Amino acid sequence: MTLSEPGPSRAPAGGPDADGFALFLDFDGTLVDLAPRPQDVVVAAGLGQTLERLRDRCGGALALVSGRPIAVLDEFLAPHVFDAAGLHGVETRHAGRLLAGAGADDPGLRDVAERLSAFAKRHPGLLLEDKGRSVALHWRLAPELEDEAVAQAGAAMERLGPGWRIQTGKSVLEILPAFASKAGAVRAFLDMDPFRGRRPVFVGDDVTDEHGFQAVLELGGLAIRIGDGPTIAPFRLPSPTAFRERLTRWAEGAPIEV
Ligand SMILES: O=P(O)(O)OC[C@H]1O[C@H](O[C@H]2O[C@H](CO)[C@@H](O)[C@H](O)[C@H]2O)[C@H](O)[C@@H](O)[C@@H]1O
Repeated sequence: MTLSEPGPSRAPAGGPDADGFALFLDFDGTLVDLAPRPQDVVVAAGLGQTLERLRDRCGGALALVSGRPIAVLDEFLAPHVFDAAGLHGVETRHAGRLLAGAGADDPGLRDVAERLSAFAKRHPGLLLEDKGRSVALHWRLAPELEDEAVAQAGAAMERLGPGWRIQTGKSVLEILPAFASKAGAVRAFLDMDPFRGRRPVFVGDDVTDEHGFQAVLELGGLAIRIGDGPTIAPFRLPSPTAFRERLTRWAEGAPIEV
């Protein structure tokens, strides 16, 4: 594996059969390449099958941990279904059961969503992604509007109060419940079988994934950053393509190592 500096060429592994590992995988920028708009993402042929095989190798301990709603992950990966945390940890689905995240259409967030949607419509290139319990304002197609978008979101936050926070990301900011984080999602899975007692591995590409890295590193796990950018992850792969190749090898029986 291509490594970031510093780091050994091979981290301690739990054995060639992947016993002992629990895998936590980000979606955008990690499993799939980034695209101009959220709806433009393309799932590589065979990715769902590869993830299923890898999940089997890990005794079922594989979860997606994403900023997307779980329902959207399901659409992209259909017919394959995985344990998942959505909306940066607002939602969790384990063994087919939604543990958190149902309902709760907050009137304050609805008001903010309407205002930011109207703002985005006045500025071609901005895009408001309304995810129900969070909203994301994207400027990938109009990078010159970043400052204005940030200012608008800041003003919106004043209407919402302390139960909410802003999560920044790649050409995007999101307003979501303050309690949610990928670290919390990882810890919640590790409290449940078959994740419990396993060594966690978190793979991600963005600022929100740093919370997941922190959680697994505190537990003696592995953190792998996809792409460039500052990170606390000791290991790095250059692209989602490189990671998908690695996933295929892991699924075929190669040791889970970095
Ligand atoms: O935690 P993730 O699974 O990585 O999700 C984070 C956000 O990803 C999506 O936005 C990003 O990907 C888009 C498609 O490639 C891209 O156009 C955008 O610029 C990126 O920020 C998604 O739209 C968000 O809802 C996720 O929170």
